Formats: sequence, structure tokens, C-alpha cells
Amino acid sequence: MGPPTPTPTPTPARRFGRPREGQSQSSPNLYVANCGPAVGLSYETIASVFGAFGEVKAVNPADESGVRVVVSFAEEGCARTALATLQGRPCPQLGGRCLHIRYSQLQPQPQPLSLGHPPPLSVVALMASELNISGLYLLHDFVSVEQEQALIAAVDQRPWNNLSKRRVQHYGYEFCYATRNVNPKQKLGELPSFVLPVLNKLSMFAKLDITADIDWDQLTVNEYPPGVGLSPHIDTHSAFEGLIFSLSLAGPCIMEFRRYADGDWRAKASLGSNMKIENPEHNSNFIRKSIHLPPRSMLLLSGEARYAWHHYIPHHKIDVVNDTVIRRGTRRVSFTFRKVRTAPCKCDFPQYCDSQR
Ligand SMILES: O=C(O)CCC(=O)C(=O)O
Ligand SMILES: [Fe+2]
Repeated sequence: MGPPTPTPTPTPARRFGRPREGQSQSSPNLYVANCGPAVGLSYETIASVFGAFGEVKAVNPADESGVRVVVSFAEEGCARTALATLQGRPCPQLGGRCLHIRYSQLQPQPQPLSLGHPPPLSVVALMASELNISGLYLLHDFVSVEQEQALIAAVDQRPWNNLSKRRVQHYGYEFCYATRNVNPKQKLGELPSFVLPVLNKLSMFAKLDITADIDWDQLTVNEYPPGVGLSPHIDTHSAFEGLIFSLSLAGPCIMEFRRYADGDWRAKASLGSNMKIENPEHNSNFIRKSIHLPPRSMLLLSGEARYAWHHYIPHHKIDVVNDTVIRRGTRRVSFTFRKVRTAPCKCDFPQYCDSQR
């Protein structure tokens, strides 16, 4: 068997192109060649280098090569200065690479409705910063393809528990789906040694001013067959501490975040409201934001993202990420790292908090 082909990140590449005839030749978007995750430069690093010229709204892959990106500034003037300063010169902050830069324009797109699937409900973000949810972070390429393979091989050698639509493994503490909680008095053991490289790398988040130096003691591995998702939920506040990391492996998914206007949908149902909301999917009183989680990316839920937003993986065989149609052809395996809570939660979101009711 040859080396695994990394699953390509769906890109908004076709959304951008060279300015066409009749289109303005300058733009807030820059096409930048010779940098990207394939040469060890993360989107965050690129955003910070270009951020020296003004507010960067997004850095997107320009195609599936991993060495071409589109940097979108909030203002055209900032793109102009960045292009004039960086074009064709070695950039010390980007490993001395010589960048090839030109303007790039957002191109009008045909609607993909003829493909026989519903239109996307909302724009799907590729970077957490686009969602503007406090405490939500996404790091692309958090593990290498080789590490991904080793992690998957390790869990495939261990027994899976079958749920109705997906399989799970629990380490550290068993997670009980009926109570959505753990029994803190029943420790199964330490986290397995095959996740140590991942745990060590979590300290990278310290750069984001988050103390990630935590003694993680609960790991849930989820295996989702193609098209299987996860119901909207907030991880029980009293069960786990305030940082939850989730590593996506093998296949991608879209994760939707929902902020319910009336607090927790369950609170309303249990108050005997005549709205009879038994399932959050029947309550439309929320705002939603979606993000694409590619394989090998690490998601962090903290603060408001962890405590006040439901997270949800829609049950779709086909996801539409902006103009790109992605078939979930492979299983997705996620590793969710959590710290079991030993004292009541005292978060700033009592309306969602089972410790504060
Ligand atoms: O699969 C994931 O990334 C999320 C899993 C999750 O939300 C959970 O186990 O509570
Ligand atoms: Fe969760």
C-alpha cells in the first residue's frame, strides 16, 4: 500500500479567481503562492504575517495543493500595501520563502441546486475566526498524516462499543449516554500512551492565551460512518471542565453551533411550555453558525463556545461547503479530550448550567 493521500480540504478556491475583464484589477483579496500548510506554515501564521498590513478577515486555501492561499483583508488599501511590500521577496517570518502574490477577485457562482440536495443553510466557515464565537478555536493540520494513521490503527486494535449509529471507545472514565455524565468515582485508568504526542502538542494552545496545561483524564473516541452525525448538545457542565478538545481524523464533517434564544431548549420543555419542545431540532428559535472540520484538525471549545452554544453534526451524506460539494465517503474518527469536573460548575452561563439550577 502506498502512502495515504491526505483528504483534501474543501476549498473556496473556485470562489476566487484572477480579476476578469471589466472587474476591478485591485481587490482586498490576495492570491499568495509558495506558502501554506504543506510547507509547514499554518493559516494562523500566514494571517499574523499579513495582519501587519491591516485586518485580515480570512486565510483560505486557494486550491488543494497546500502551498497556495487566498488572504482576504477587510480593506483594499491593506492588500495593496501587503502586495507592494511582500511580492517577490523572501519573507523572514515565513521561513524565508519568496512569495508570489497577485490580486484575486471573488467570482459570482452558479447555485449548485441541480445536484439534488438542499442548499446550504448558511455559509460554512473554514476558520474559527469567521464564526465570531468567543472561545472557539480550530487549528488545521494539528497532527501529521503519519500520526493520524497511527492513532486510527491504535483504536482499531481495541474493542469498540456499538451505539445505534456509531461506535465509541472511552478511556479514563466511561461516559454514560443516558445521564450524559461520568461517574467520577469509577476511574478506568490513565489515558492510553498512544495519545501522548497529541496531549503534548495541546500546549500549543498556550499561544492563544489559554492554559492548556491540563491533566486530561477522559477521552471519548467516536467513529461515525459516512452520513452519520451527532444530535445538538452542550457537554454537561457538571461533568467536564471548561476546555474540550476534539481532534478530527480520517474524514471531514461540518459542525454546526446553535445558540438558543430562550436558553437551553430542555429548560423550556421541562417548564411545561405549550411549545412542547422535546428535541432541539424542533426548536427553530436559535442562531446557527457552521464550520468545516477537516481531518487532522483540532477544535477547542472554551468559554462561551463550550458553555452556551450547542454543537451538532448534521446527518448528511453530502455536505456543501460554500461552492464545493463534499461527499462524506469515509468514516470520521474523532478523539475528544476532556477533564472530569470534581466540584460544581461556576460558569457565567447559568441558564445552560446544570450545576447552577
Ligand atoms: O465528534 C466530535 O468531534 C464531537 C464529539 C462530541 O461532541 C461529544 O462526544 O460530546
Ligand atoms: Fe460534545
